[in-house]
Amino acid sequence: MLKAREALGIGAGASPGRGALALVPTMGALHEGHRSLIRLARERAAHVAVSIFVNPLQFGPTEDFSRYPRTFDADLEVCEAEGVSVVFAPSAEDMYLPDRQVGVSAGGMGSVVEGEFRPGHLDGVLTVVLKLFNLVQPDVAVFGQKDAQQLAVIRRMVADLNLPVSIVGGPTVREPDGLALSSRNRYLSSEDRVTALALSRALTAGAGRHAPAEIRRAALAVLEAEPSLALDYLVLVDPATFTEVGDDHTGEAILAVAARVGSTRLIDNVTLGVG
Ligand SMILES: Nc1ncnc2c1ncn2[C@@H]1O[C@H](COP(=O)(O)OP(=O)(O)OP(=O)(O)O)[C@@H](O)[C@H]1O
Ligand SMILES: CC(C)(CO)[C@@H](O)C(=O)[O-]
Ligand code: BAL
Repeated sequence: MLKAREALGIGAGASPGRGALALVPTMGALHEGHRSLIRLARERAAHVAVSIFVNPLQFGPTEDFSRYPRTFDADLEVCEAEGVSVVFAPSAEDMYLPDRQVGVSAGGMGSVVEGEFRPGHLDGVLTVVLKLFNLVQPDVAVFGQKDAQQLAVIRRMVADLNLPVSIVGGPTVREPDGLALSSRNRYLSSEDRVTALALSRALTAGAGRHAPAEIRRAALAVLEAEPSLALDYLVLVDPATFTEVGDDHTGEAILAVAARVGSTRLIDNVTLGVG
């Protein structure tokens, strides 16, 4: 990867305001959401690198690592069409030593909300993201707001560990009917897909209210009206720490939801002005 930097003529250090190299980390199965991040990256840097790596470390033992969609050839076409300079697609053996010992901890932020339902997931994300930063050495890295807690812990890692990279968050791209694009949407049957629409509908219902209790109530009513949906959580949290906000909270908050539709687990969120 460092050789690729040399081949592109990318020296050390970015020009002010615009990086030399932006990285968009992904797990592949690229869709319009990823494309929007690549375009954002191109606005921020002269060259864009996309990494494609389904990271075993962030999947729990009963999760979908083995069936996660892998569409490498189509992903390369997307990258080419979007003017990506480098695709970095390591194997698990390239990334992890068999006797790996050391990883990154997301601290308290790794055990709340998403971390409560996916123990160790955010530690696995931070470990691979730090490794990708070290391997690619980007000036800028772009992540989607759809994985809001992931974005928050990555920002926190960059601050806590003084990493020399600017983090940019990209807005969630949705289908016209509101469903947030996700690689996992391809697991959904047409019936499941209708059920899944309750997630974005619940967030929209919550976003129409002002007080925290009303926001939670309005969103929960939509989710409870959908019996085929198994709710993991619906929370209203501080965007930086992912701790639940109190009833007297004013200012920004994130309304986040995770639910299972059949065997597919989906997440979504919206940022709200509260109070
Ligand atoms: N709808 C979307 N809009 C904008 N960014 C997105 C969207 N979906 C995913 N991303 C972002 O793309 C990056 C790569 O995510 P990933 O490859 O896991 O895709 P995904 O669609 O989120 O897949 P998954 O099914 O695992 O949720 C992450 O930063 C993620 O937040
Ligand atoms: C950031 C990431 C590429 C790390 O594996 C992954 O969690 C994802 O695709 O959101
Ligand atoms: N987009 C987040 C990656 C995961 O669910 O593992």
